Amino acid sequence: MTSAELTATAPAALHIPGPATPYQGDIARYWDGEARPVNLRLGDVDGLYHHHYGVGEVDTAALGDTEDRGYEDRLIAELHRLESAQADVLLEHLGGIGREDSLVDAGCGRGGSMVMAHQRFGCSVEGVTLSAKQADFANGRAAELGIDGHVRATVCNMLSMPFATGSAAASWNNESSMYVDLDDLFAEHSRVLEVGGRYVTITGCWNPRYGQPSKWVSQINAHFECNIHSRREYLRAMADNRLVPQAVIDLTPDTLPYWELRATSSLVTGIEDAFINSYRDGSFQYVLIAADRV
Ligand SMILES: C[S@@+](CC[C@H](N)C(=O)[O-])C[C@H]1O[C@@H](n2cnc3c(N)ncnc32)[C@H](O)[C@@H]1O
Ligand SMILES: CC(C)=CCC/C(C)=C/COP(=O)(O)OP(=O)(O)O
Ligand SMILES: [Mg+2]
Repeated sequence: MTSAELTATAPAALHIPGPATPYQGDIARYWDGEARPVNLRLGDVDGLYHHHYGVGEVDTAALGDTEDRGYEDRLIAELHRLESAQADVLLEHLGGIGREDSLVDAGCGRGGSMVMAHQRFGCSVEGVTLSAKQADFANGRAAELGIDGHVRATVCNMLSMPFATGSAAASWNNESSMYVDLDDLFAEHSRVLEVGGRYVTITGCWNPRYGQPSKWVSQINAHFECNIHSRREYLRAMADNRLVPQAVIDLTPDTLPYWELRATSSLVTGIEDAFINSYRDGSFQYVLIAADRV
């Protein structure tokens, strides 16, 4: 189904209601007001603006010596390369997507992953975010790139998306599932996905083997006003909503180099130690889960 058809079958898209809950109002305000250099300066590298973290080994040769001229710019480019590599890992797990397919990015931020998905598959991508500023930004970038016929962000609650039942070949949450109840979220993905469609999430989750959320996990929750779920909650909520995991990948070792590098930069935000400590003590994990809608 094309993007135009999606909208045609979903007139609710034209009506944008206010936040469903006071909490969603808080989150909308949070992202409307967000302008951290660690996100904008990285996005400025090539025009892909992400609000997620990185994976992969640091390219020390490209980085060069800290004393060499231009080191800070190379550091920013390297952090950005690792963040785009993270989105590539997510997209790789969407499976075989065709040009005629429509995908859904739930919690799309400034739209970096949507642009990458369109560039990779030639497909249509519909994103939703609570933030009008983010949606405007994402739509502005799509227009600048001349792909606004294929990539579009809408201000909308991901728990009640304006897309027809069974209309999406694939959907995902890239670091956006810690803002919602997982049963409600997966019920909505399951509704929007066609049978046989693919769902992928990359997320941080607390590790049930640690016991309860550690102080570092609590610190991350407070920092972002979010509510990190446990790994067990993800798998249970998927099982309850016709989403059958095909891959569960622990990306924790792959994301640590990003954090260790970021902690040395001038763009630190103060949350770096919480991520590094919780990944190292095993209380927190960075995971990818890919599931089929059955
Ligand atoms: C950390 S950002 C991730 C953005 C994007 N996925 C990326 O990788 O760059 C979290 C996003 O989730 C969105 N979000 C949180 N709760 C939401 C909800 N209930 N409905 C829609 N979007 C939501 C926020 O507006 C924000 O865009
Ligand atoms: C893995 C977890 C728990 C993620 C929480 C969601 C979140 C805020 C992601 C990054 O956003 P960002 O790119 O705006 O954050 P920062 O400014 O720290 O780069
Ligand atoms: Mg960031």
